[in-house]
Amino acid sequence: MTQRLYLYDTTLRDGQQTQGVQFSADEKAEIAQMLDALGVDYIEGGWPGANPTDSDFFASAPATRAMMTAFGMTKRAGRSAQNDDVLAAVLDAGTGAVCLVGKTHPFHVHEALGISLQDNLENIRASVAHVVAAGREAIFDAEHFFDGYADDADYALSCLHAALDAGARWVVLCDTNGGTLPGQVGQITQQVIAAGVPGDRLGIHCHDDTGNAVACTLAAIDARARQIQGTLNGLGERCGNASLTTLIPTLLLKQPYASAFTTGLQGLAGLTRISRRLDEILNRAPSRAAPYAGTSAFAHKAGLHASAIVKNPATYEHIDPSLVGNERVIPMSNQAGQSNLRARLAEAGIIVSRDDPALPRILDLVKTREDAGYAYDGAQASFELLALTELGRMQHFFDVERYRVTIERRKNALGKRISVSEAVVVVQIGGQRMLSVSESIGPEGDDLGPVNALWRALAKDLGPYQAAISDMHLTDFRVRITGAGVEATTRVNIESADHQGRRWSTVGVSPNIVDASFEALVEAIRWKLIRDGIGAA
Ligand SMILES: CC(=O)SCCNC(=O)CCNC(=O)[C@H](O)C(C)(C)COP(=O)(O)OP(=O)(O)OC[C@H]1O[C@@H](n2cnc3c(N)ncnc32)[C@H](O)[C@@H]1OP(=O)(O)O
Ligand SMILES: CC(=O)C(=O)O
Repeated sequence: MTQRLYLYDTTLRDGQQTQGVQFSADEKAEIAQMLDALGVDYIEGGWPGANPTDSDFFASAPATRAMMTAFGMTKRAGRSAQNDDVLAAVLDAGTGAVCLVGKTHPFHVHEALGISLQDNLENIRASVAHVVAAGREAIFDAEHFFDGYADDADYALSCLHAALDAGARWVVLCDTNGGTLPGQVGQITQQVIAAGVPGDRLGIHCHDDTGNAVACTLAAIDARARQIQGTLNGLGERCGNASLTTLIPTLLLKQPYASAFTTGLQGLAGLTRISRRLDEILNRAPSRAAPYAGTSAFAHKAGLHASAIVKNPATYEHIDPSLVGNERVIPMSNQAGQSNLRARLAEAGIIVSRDDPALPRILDLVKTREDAGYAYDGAQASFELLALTELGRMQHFFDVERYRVTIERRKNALGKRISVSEAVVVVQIGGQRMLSVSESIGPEGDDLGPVNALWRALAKDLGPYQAAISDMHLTDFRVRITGAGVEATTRVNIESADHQGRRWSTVGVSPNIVDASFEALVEAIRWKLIRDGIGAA
């Protein structure tokens, strides 16, 4: 018989405790809607009263099928639950569920709260009873539970019972410091159930400080915990929480979980999009190696892998990438063989017969250029240009006669120190010479740097090609120094996008960072002209 697992998302609360993460109320609302579409059961929206953003979010939280949950802490000692202002703000958010964190480890009761063990038990009991009396579903996050259990199992268990006896729907075992390993989590969860806490009222909340948060969560499920807490992309305090982006497909697609449990989850095929949208909101590059949703999760770089993949994808893929909305990538690199090459060319719509003599030349060229610092596995557009050139199919759009960039640091009229980058680019198009000059100044009057100035100068007047590149913009810029000492060189990757929703990556290499950037910029424009089917002037 299948059992119900409940998914509890804390991206908007613990996820917001990630260093460098600061959601706006509107962003929280968008993320809540994405989570709702995914079908989680609970959305922990934040801590109302702790900061204006969280209060604003709850004041106009979107209507969700998932249970909207406000987070807070148990009341402080020396006052009643009714008179605790922090608890009052949490209840005032009016959510259907309230999750309160409380201490369960004597060390923390003494050190952090400075109260007696008995007073802490009473704080848990009274706070949960207050939530229940207000007609809300009460959830108790048992902070430091695993460390507390190791230190004083009876006391840690008495905290859980205090919450359950006061009417908590769930008690959640938290590995707050993230140091517990999966075997211990499984064992302790079993012991908690044997001590009379029903598995269907037991949740798990793991942190990733040993890289085991997902494994610990699965161990708790194996031991019969039924509420799973985690965050999208594993956001969270310090090293993060158990990643729901990993757990959700594991629970839905892998055995024994897929057969043993039902969940409210739906829309698994939207998982990769949701994961990447979250990164976009956070202005972070998506983690390439993230399980299921990472850009490399189904990338087959090695020649042997690619050769088998084109025969049957199951040879090197644990699931079909489309199940999670991801896609297979067969990149070109110095690890590639003919199979990678043919697959990449076919994907780019470049039809080449198997015995075309250009194929080994392209492969050699990729390997030689990678030895010189290029990297084509993250720069598919540059790879396509290289292949078209070797195949004799590259169009000649324009020549860059010269360019110049200057950076001036000066004081403005108000005496404020500013820098201004200026670029001059001279190109030859169909026998015509065109000169463009551009400064790089952002909306606030700030300098956007020499590469931006170069891009603006290039994109300012490309004559017959101007219309084709007008919807193009740069979305990412990454610099790596490869080699060391006198051998050091700079690799620049540029990601571009257009209004047709296309994104493409190009690479440039030079000992000079501006030169490397310029090469990647020019390649980005050439790829766009080819993809738009623009003929050479
Ligand atoms: C394990 C977790 O991740 S739990 C989530 C933690 N999240 C956050 O802390 C983010 C939001 N927090 C905040 O904005 C603030 O800490 C607030 C508004 C909640 C409290 O702010 P302040 O009143 O200034 O207190 P401050 O943050 O300095 O200290 C926390 C206080 O809560 C007490 N406290 C901590 N946990 C609990 C608890 N479970 N029950 C009762 N009191 C608690 C501490 O002992 C401390 O009390 P003290 O001021 O008497 O020493
Ligand atoms: C509640 C929580 O976030 C923790 O104990 O880690």
